[in-house]
Amino acid sequence: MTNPRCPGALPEGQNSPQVCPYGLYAEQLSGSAFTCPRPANKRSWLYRILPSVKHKPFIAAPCGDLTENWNEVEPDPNQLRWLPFSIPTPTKKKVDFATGLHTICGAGDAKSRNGIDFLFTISRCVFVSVVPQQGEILITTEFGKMLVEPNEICVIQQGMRFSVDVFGATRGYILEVYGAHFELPDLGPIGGNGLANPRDFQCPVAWYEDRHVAAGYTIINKYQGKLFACQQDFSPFNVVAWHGNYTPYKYNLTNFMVINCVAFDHADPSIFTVLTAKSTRPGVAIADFVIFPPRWGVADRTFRPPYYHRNCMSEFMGLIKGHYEAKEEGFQPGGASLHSIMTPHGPDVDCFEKNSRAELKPERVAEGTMAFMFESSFSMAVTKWGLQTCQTLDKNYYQCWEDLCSHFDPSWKPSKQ
Ligand SMILES: O=C(O)Cc1cc(O)ccc1O
Ligand SMILES: [Fe+2]
Repeated sequence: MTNPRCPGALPEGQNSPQVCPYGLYAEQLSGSAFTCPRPANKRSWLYRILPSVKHKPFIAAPCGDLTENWNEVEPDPNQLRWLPFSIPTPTKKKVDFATGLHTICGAGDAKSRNGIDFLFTISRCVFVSVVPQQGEILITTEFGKMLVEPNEICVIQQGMRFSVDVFGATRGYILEVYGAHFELPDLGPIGGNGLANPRDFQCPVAWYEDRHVAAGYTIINKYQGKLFACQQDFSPFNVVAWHGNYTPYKYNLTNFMVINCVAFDHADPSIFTVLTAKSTRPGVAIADFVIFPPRWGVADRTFRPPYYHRNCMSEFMGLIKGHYEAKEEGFQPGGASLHSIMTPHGPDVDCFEKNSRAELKPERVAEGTMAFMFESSFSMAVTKWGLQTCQTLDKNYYQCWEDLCSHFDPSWKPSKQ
């Protein structure tokens, strides 16, 4: 990708010419070990006005509500639900992207590069998958710019420098994975097409600014779970051309080709996987990003909403817009829920009663809505911010199942049909 203002900026036929076109510096960004097998090998070459090595030393920066301390509070195996996380009022305080980050839960260890965390960001004015819920965000990266609107997602990979502009009250969810990259799930018998198709992923075109400011630019780096800041006197967005397969990207969730049951029974939600970050255990994800898009519900003689279950994976859910079919009330856009490993969960009492009796015609499901799930094989620790400080934990969540009553009838006989 070359910025159109500098034709020929990308060296032809080699990566490291003795002198690069336009007097640029060549810098490689490696997203995988040099020796990774070819399909997993990720790297890009950036041709920039000054290399990123030119900076003043990093010093520790305040982490705010960002943490990788998973022992702040005692474990809590209950079903957890959060009402929408509040956005600060403009008169009170303006919060930028970095200070608006709040860790809700996570597990693992940044040093051994095996772990995960779920963040919530709230703004006015990091190896992450960003799901904006309210307000579009303009992400400037070393690779170029991406405007990401609610119902779109973007992935910014390890080490990529970026800044975020917001245009008013803005809120969204972030999933950070240490030590693995998101990829499209294998399709197995589905074949060559379906779910999220590669052609719908978009990456930026090179964009640069040749700006020098004595007062300096601050680069914030998340390193071993803590924030560090350094100063430099030139814009980090100074890449005139780049090439490679290690890039940020975005995806519009409306492009997801939904596959579902057309006969009977409820398919597992893995059919709705947009992206997966695989662990080394076959078929087991560090994290899957799963959506519940608008679709047709046609299954015969079936309880159509999600089933009651207990799972060996953790399920963190968020809502971008509308409502979620298993809980028409209580689970609101900008809120969240966490059903931890083996924590029982499922439809609330209204959903169960209504759908046990409903006439099963073909009908649109989840029209105008978009719920999603971060599903992980890690057992999640909830932070102090998530359990206490945020003040939106819904203490009454368990009550949505309280009125489930027994329908057991020992004299029941199969109906003759
Ligand atoms: O718990 C949830 O609401 C998510 C979910 C949805 C579904 O359709 C089947 C299983 C499942 O965990
Ligand atoms: Fe579930």
